[in-house]
Parts: sequence; C-alpha cells; structure tokens
Amino acid sequence: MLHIPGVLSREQVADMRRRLDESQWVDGRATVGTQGAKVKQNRQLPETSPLGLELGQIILTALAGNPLFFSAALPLRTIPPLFNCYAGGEHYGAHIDGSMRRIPATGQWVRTDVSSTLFLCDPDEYDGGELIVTDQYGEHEVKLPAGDLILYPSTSIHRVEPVTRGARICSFFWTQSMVRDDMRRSMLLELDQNIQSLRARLGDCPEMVGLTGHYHNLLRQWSEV
Ligand SMILES: O=C(O)CCC(=O)C(=O)O
Ligand SMILES: [Fe+2]
Repeated sequence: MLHIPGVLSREQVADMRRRLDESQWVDGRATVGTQGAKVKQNRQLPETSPLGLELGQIILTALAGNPLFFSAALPLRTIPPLFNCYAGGEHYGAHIDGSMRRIPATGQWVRTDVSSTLFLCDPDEYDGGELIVTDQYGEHEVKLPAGDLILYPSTSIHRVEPVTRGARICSFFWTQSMVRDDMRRSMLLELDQNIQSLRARLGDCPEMVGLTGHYHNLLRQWSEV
C-alpha cells in the first residue's frame, strides 16, 4: 500500500468538488458483480457521465506526471476514473474487486492489478468512511486529505465504513500494471526508491550505474506489455 500526497492541487480539488456537488449520482451497484452488489450501498456518477469522463481525464493527466505513481504502479493501462459518494450511513462491505474490467469507450480489457482511491474531501468534512484494506499483516485504515491518493493491491479484501456525518466524495479506479505480481512490484518500488536516495547523496558513481542497470534488467525480466 502506498500513500501518494498531492496528486491534485487544492484548486483542482475545489473545482472538481464544485462541479460534482451539482451532479446527478446513481446507485453504485451499477458497476459491480453479484457478490459486491450485496454489500455495496453508495452512489456513483454513471460510467458514461460526460462530467465524470472530463474530470477523469484531469486525474489521468495528473497521474501521468506523477513519478511516485509511475514507480509504484508501473502502469500499463488505467480505466477512466469513476466517482463515488457515501452519506447517511452509506458504506461498502468487505469485497474483492473484479479481476477484469472493460474500458467502456473502447471495449479494451484491463486486468485490475492496482486499485486507487483519490480523496476529494478532507477528513474533517465527514465521520466514518474509512477505507479498510486487509493484508497478511492485518487491517489498514485509510482516510486522507483531499487531493491525496492511496494505492493498494487489487488482490486485497477491503471495505468502506459507514459515513455517519457529512459526505465522502472520492474518485476510484484500477490500473493494469506492467508487473502483475504484487511482491515483484513492491520490490521494484523499494529498489527504485533506495537508488534514488543514494543517487541524491552520492551522485552517479559506477556502482549507481550498476544498480540502475540492475533495476532495469529486473523490470525487463518481469514486465509484460
Ligand atoms: O470508495 C472507496 O474508497 C473504494 C471503493 C471500492 O472499493 C470499489 O468501488 O470497489
Ligand atoms: Fe473495491
């Protein structure tokens, strides 16, 4: 799991919120399979909403310029971001995201390797609404400032706690990674981050060239595009 701060600026968030506050939400069960539908109680923008598609494009552009998202997700394809809203006790019970999704406009398949939630509300605007992600080490509770993103492996079971005050508005989406395996992807991120911080301290000595080569040779071995 990785917290990526400041994916959107405060101005971008404020602009999105203004436009989302005037939009028409529909039952969130529209985009989920039968198992998820039983535990999902929230609202979303329709997948074909022109507003959603426009705001989603702003998010994809921001992600394309975010080195940490690139390094962590090693993205091949991301579905057009969706938008959800929880209020008045709405929640999403424990579930696993479907493994394959289609991009509506093109019909292209995307394997969901990495899930993202991009917060468009600040934590003090609502009570509850924590995203709880379970992994082998236990449960992780996530509630981030507006503009920040949490990235987590789509292989994990997760839920959103009931929102008991105010409204929680987020964007959420899935990415197919060039590296399918969660463990390999997190090893590459760790290696990349260590190389970057060593390079900042020591510059490009021969060992740094060797380590960078090693990173790229591993990525070459493990990636599928
Ligand atoms: O709202 C969230 O943070 C996550 C939503 C979710 O898990 C889903 O739509 O599959
Ligand atoms: Fe989910």
